[in-house]
Amino acid sequence: MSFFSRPSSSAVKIVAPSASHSEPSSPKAPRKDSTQRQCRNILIYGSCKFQDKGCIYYHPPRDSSSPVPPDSPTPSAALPAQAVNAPVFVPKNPASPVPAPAVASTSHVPTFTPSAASPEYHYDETDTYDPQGPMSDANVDQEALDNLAEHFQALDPSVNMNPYDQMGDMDYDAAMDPFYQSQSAFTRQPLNYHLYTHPRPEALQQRYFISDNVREELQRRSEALYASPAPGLNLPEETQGYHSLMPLESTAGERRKFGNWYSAVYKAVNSQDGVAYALRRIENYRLNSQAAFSSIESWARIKHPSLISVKEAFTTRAFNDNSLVVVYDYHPNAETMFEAHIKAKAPQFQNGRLQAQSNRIPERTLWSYIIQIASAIKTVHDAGLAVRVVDPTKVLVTGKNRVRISSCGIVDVLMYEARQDIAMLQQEDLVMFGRLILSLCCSNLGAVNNPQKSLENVGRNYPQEIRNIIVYLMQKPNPLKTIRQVCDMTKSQMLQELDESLNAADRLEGELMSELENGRLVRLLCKFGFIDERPEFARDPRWSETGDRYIVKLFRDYVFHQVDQNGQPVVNLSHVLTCLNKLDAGVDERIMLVSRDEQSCLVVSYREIKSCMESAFSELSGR
Ligand SMILES: Nc1ncnc2c1ncn2[C@@H]1O[C@H](COP(=O)(O)OP(=O)(O)OP(=O)(O)O)[C@@H](O)[C@H]1O
Repeated sequence: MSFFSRPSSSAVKIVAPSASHSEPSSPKAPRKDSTQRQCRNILIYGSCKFQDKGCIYYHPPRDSSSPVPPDSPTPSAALPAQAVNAPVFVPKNPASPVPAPAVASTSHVPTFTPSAASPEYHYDETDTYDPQGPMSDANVDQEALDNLAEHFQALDPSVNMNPYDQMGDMDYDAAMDPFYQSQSAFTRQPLNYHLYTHPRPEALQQRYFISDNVREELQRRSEALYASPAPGLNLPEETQGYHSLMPLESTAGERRKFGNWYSAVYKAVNSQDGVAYALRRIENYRLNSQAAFSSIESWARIKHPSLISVKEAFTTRAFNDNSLVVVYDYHPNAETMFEAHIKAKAPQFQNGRLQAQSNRIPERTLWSYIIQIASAIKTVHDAGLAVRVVDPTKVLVTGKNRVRISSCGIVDVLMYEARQDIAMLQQEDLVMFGRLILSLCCSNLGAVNNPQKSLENVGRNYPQEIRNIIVYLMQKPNPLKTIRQVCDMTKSQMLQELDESLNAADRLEGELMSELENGRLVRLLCKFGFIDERPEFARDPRWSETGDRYIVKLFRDYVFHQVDQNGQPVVNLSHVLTCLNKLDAGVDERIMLVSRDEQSCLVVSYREIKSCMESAFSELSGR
């Protein structure tokens, strides 16, 4: 049977789900008299608004303290699997106090009602599975079947055979039996926010996921984040609560000094918060005064998007020497500006020829770098500190056009005893900043050794404003030379920078939109995986082809294992996402689930399936 086609017969056989491992069928249980059964509206809401309008269930006297009739089983909020067969009383016409004849004569047949009725659709634990229950063949007379079949044909929202149906697009009133259209109480509900994804045409289905280049970039970062160190590095297992140390640079070969010291950078995981950090270690450093760490506290308070945040500093002997370690935020896959823009790149094949790679930075990128670094320096100077290292090897490129100054605070500790004037140090920052821009413009660290020639070079490739900024920054220190002035000199570019960063944020939001569904849908899929067809419970009649699990299994087939009219598998992601969204939202829309042997079918709402899934999952996790 194709799920996409309507039932070929107007009469749909409704039988209990076949249970491959079920026990031999028990003798027929006596039918329950619906008039003796407790009205669930009383149980849930304390009253039934249809009590005087023809509701056929038991209503205790209004002043009765106990709403449960003496012969009623104890009610409970739990939803048993067989509850999907439980009848609901909803008057077909509120104007008429007498139930419609079909309902009156077949009180055990559930009425297929629009979702407005479903808030009052409820179950109690006492609903035991009854093979002769209200949905069984024996209890369903022909009139009821005809009635049911009419509903299948008329109620598209209730029996959704079409995966392209969307909640937002459904015209309930038009699709429903005209009988319901007169019900003024039936109001259209706003779209449930859980259903925000509308199915897309198949050709655009990849838009459910972020674009490949963003994914690739994030994937590489994640890989770097979780990379583990090669064995035999002879690094400490742990130091001051940081473990899994992994060097971020090669320590073999010739090493440059950080001032007078050798340094090394490691990625390490903090055992308290499980987050990876970058540890910069200064080798063979002897701390003379604890007060040297005072500036680290000031640095830890400064937060700026273009500064790598400082977390803490400590000394350790874990590396078999006296080491100073300053801990920074870790930015996976970061490159130094030197590596990204100055270091000569290997030639690449282009148009069949090996060609040298240009390191020239586009003007727009350069402006972006200047604005970001100027803004970071301004924040530091405003806090009464100096950066002290504005160098192509200490400014990191952490993403597309994103730069951050690293190694903040470390020189303050190392040079604590020198106690230099902060205004002087800030002037030095500006000179270092000028040199950095000059090196970037010329793609050459040595450019600062011949500023005159290098500036001519800058004038040829970049606008006069950039040249002016470099000249201003590199001139002799004077009290009027401030980072604020530099910011003023960049203001013609600030608006464009702002626009571009807003565009970038919008683009990323757009990417996020396409991933929005995935987190919760993965959780749902995990639950399916946990529940369906557990081999260890295969012989447990409560955990096999019956009850809640059976419904979950049939739903899984409905979502994933549909076939078209020719028996070919239907692989339709839109259908899957729509169904899972509706399941997650627990909407009242009903669908027909058909057993694999096509001998049984159940009409259940997403709300009921959700409830079955929740109870099966909580039972499983509570075992
Ligand atoms: N906070 C950080 N997050 C991620 N990676 C970092 C961080 N700090 C430094 N790195 C990386 O560690 C590596 C080494 O950094 P370092 O500052 O020592 O650069 P370097 O070019 O080796 O400079 P030097 O020659 O002065 O040692 C660089 O590749 C850099 O990208």
